[in-house]
Amino acid sequence: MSNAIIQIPVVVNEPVKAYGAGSPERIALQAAYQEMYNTVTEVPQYIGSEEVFSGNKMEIRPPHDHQRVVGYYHKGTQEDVKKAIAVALETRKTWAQTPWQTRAAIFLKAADLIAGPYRAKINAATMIGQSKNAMQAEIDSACEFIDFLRFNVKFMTEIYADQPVSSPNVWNKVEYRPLEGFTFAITPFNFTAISGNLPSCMALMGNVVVWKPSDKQLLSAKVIMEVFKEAGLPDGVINMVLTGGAETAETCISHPDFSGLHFTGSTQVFKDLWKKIGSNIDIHKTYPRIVGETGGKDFVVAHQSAKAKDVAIGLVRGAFEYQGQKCSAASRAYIPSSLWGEVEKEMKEMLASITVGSPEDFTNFVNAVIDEKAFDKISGYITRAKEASDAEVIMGGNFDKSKGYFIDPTVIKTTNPKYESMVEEIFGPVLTVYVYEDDQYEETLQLVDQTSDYALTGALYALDADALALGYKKLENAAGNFYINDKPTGAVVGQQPFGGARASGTNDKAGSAMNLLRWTSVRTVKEQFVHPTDYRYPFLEK
Ligand SMILES: NC(=O)C1=CN([C@@H]2O[C@H](COP(=O)(O)OP(=O)(O)OC[C@H]3O[C@@H](n4cnc5c(N)ncnc54)[C@H](O)[C@@H]3O)[C@@H](O)[C@H]2O)C=CC1
Ligand SMILES: N[C@@H](CCC(=O)O)C(=O)O
Repeated sequence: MSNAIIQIPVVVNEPVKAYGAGSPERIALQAAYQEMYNTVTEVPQYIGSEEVFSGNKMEIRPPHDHQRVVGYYHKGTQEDVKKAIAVALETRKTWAQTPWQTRAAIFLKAADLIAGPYRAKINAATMIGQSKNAMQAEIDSACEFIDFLRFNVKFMTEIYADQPVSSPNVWNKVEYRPLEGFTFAITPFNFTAISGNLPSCMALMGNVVVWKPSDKQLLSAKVIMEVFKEAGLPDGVINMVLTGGAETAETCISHPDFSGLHFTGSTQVFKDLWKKIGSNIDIHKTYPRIVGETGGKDFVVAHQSAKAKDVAIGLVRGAFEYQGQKCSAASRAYIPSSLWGEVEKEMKEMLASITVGSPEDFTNFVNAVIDEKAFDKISGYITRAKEASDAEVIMGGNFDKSKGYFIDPTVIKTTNPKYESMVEEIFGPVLTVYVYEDDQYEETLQLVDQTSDYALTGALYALDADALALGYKKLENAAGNFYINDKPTGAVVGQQPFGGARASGTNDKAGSAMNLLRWTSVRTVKEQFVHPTDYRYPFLEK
């Protein structure tokens, strides 16, 4: 490399495009949508330099139009996973030695490709494959993904710049080596940005990766691999396998060179993976790093001093954007009785204006949930609430899977603060409200803290400073991302590092240096310049 202490370009958050009627971005996105919707996309595995079309073809259908086949993915086998591990380990010999500037340039270029020529394509893939409207696709597969790629480069250089002091005659250094062996990324369906970030941030730090995406996200996963290839990522650094989760985990985790798991998905799957890693610990050459961001049961608490309209907007956007399929989605609300009448009225008015349908129609705020299994699970909560003695469905409540997996934004009101939909993650457009007496604010904060096993996001609405201070303190451990007078969703890379504790994950904060540090193994080097001339301490001299 050149003789220079290279500075990276200044990094800022990618501006969100508006997609207003007639705007160039809307025209480009509609064209990309139509092209992808009317083409049959084939998604191969990417193993080393090979695009593996196994011939074992599995259908890809849009959640909002499940009778239409828009593509196939080529399912792989455990032999493919073993091959991916072998290729990754071979590639490590060169990639781990690749200068950081070269690695940075690849991922900065990937960010610029998504911001420019691939923006419409990756957003269209996310809209079709994951049923997101244009705005939800834009903030995810374009902006958040671009931000991850660019900010990770900044965080990497900040980590590398962190060096120890040196006393006279000595030069101390630390170097941030990639982990020895290969790393393993398992990603969820709901965010294209997360599925791109998990493998790429490990690769940026010099690691080689086996990546298993969700089979519900493969249209956009293919675009991610196309972008990485065009950006110059060497073959074999990130190997995408299209195989079953449990078997792939078994193959990777039971390999002696397995060095780290980067997981985002549901809590039970993560707990099972952790156990699997523990039971293989005697064969691993190094203690594997384990990072997992998992489920949530995210709360909104309002104090009587809050503004009803602020709370209502926070609830509607927090609970129903992307059909509530965000780990951060508001799904339980605690509203004081004096405020509830107005909040309810405002919410009813807003929900009356929401339409549910295909993302192809830009006027639809709510689209389909991801698949039939999710549809049946979510609608089960609604059906049970309709029949419960301690809960009622007060808004929405309709669902229909004849064309797509559509569920109306639904609000359940309960008199039981431990009612099932106040406690369990539903991962759909269902919000449950518990109305408390105004003078029970402090007791309600206690309830919020103790109702669920999760601790991912939460929001507190209050204008009274003492009420805010009390909530701030009492809810200290109830959320890894805590919002004051704002909805609990929409964390921005570089601004609100994201993650939760308790059952919600290891809280290693995606979109921060804290996460990247986990993918390094530090070597400390001390170099002595002037050597001692005698082994004896001065005081031993006669
Ligand atoms: N805390 C966070 O930052 C985030 C958490 N999530 C959580 O993810 C979940 C929704 O995503 P899904 O894709 O439905 O989650 P999921 O847990 O069903 O699947 C996630 C990934 O794990 C794989 N998988 C499934 N079973 C497996 C097994 N036995 N062994 C190994 N891998 C397996 C899947 O194929 C997929 O690639 C929700 O619980 C949500 O809260 C989602 C995004 C962000
Ligand atoms: N980071 C996202 C949530 C990620 C997810 O739901 O998967 C947010 O703050 O809303």
